[in-house]
Amino acid sequence: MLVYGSGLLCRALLNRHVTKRCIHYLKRIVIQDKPLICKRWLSSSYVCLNKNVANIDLSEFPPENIRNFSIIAHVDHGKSTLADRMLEETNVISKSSNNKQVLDRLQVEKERGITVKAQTASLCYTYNGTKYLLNLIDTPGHVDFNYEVSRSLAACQGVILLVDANDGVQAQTVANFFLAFDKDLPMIPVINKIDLPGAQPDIVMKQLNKLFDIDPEQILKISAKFGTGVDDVLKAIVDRIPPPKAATDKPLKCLLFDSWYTMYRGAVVNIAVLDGCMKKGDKFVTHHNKKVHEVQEIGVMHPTELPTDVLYAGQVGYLISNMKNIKDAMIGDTIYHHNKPVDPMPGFKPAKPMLFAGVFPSDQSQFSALKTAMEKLTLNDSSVDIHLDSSEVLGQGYTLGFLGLLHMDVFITRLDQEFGASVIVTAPNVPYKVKIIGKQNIKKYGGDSVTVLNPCKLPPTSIITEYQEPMVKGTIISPDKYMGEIISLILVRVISFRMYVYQL
Ligand SMILES: Nc1nc2c(ncn2[C@@H]2O[C@H](COP(=O)(O)OP(=O)(O)OP(=O)(O)O)[C@@H](O)[C@H]2O)c(=O)[nH]1
Repeated sequence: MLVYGSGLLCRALLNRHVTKRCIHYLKRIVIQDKPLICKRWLSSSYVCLNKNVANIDLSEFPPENIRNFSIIAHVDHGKSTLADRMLEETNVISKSSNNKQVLDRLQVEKERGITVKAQTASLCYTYNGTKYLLNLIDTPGHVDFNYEVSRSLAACQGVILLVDANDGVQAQTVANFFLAFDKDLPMIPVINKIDLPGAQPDIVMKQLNKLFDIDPEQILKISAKFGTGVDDVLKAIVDRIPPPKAATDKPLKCLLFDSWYTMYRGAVVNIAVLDGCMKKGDKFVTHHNKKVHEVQEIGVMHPTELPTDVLYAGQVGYLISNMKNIKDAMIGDTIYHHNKPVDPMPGFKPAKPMLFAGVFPSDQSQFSALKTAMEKLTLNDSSVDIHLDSSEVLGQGYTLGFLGLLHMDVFITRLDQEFGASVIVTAPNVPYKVKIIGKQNIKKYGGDSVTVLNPCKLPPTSIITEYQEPMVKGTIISPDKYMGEIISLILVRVISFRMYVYQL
């Protein structure tokens, strides 16, 4: 068991002094007995870190030498692979065939080969004799995890828009382009996988030009798999993405943009320092509940936690404090120094759940364990909407709102893999709205329109005058050869068809 003497090993692992022997030892411990350390960390440890990584002196990087950016793209267009090559090019990890999707740390990400959590990493890059600190955020591509992308963009001043040379522009390319466009973020368009035999970079360039008005001369062509053109991407980040507008001499103002729970150190939060500087030992306040905490550890992700004892204006990193209650780490919150309040950031728009399902412990005696697991996991996935629920058959549990079926599946898998919570999940359904009549009924249900998340909670049909189901306003972008079939599908499935635009 992870008891005798292994605390040291575990601390070493968490503090990033990872050696192969250490990982093997931990693997052995976990295989022989029940896994006592979070699997999240084990799966993140099979990375060939560069043995010669020196400590980073963050005072070398004033805001003008910092670039904060995200990689955004459709599913499988190569975001995590490009992140791997950037980590290699900047000597954060050694060049090794073992380094595949290094920033995909969760067990569920490794097993399914998809990114579900945005991850940050800080890289030092020297260009034209100047040292730059590049803070990269690798984002998920699947629509169900789009909330991760929108949150990540709040900590960036620019993005890399990656498109597969074979598949071309896809649905999430368009969605993510508009997310970045709405935030006015400069974009570096990059066509990836040019090594594939079916690659058609010229056609993809035309698509990018036609759909997004991107100048073909701005587009870079790379193979993230083989590293071709990756250095040009690093140079473009420095040249085309502006530095953060941050001032070290102003009072501290940080954006808390992500958080997760670790068994030994509690809540770990990702912060972007917008102004001022935050040091180990500083007392700070979380704006939403005005609680005071003390910084116990602070540093950058490199690609795991590397303590630096300080973060300066414009930098992005992590922070560990004495947050006892994990709800203290609210995503989108503003952090400032104790007794030096600043105007808070607007925060993040809450995610809109698309479907709901009941989640109950398989054994009712495990409800409080499920409650704790749920609190810890929702710290890392704030897009889940939680409502306490009870059922005559299944007992106490929750109705959870998810962004899609894959999101639901991944969340339930993570409950099991990361917290050992075994649950029964009811069939997912979409929320309905019903209009009801009768003064007393309206008083009882708190209004004449009731949102029904669970069919068992439907008011009596005798008082319902109208049922409303969710609808979306959608746009379909497609090559004209598919238009006939799309229109017949629309006529079968969709109520109203607004407009048809043909572009050359
Ligand atoms: N041939 C070729 N394959 C690539 C290249 N870049 C990525 N791939 C492959 O494409 C697949 C998807 O790559 P990922 O890096 O996981 O893609 P992603 O965009 O991060 O995926 P999600 O985060 O799940 O959306 C993997 O099998 C990669 O090996 C490339 O330049 N050439």
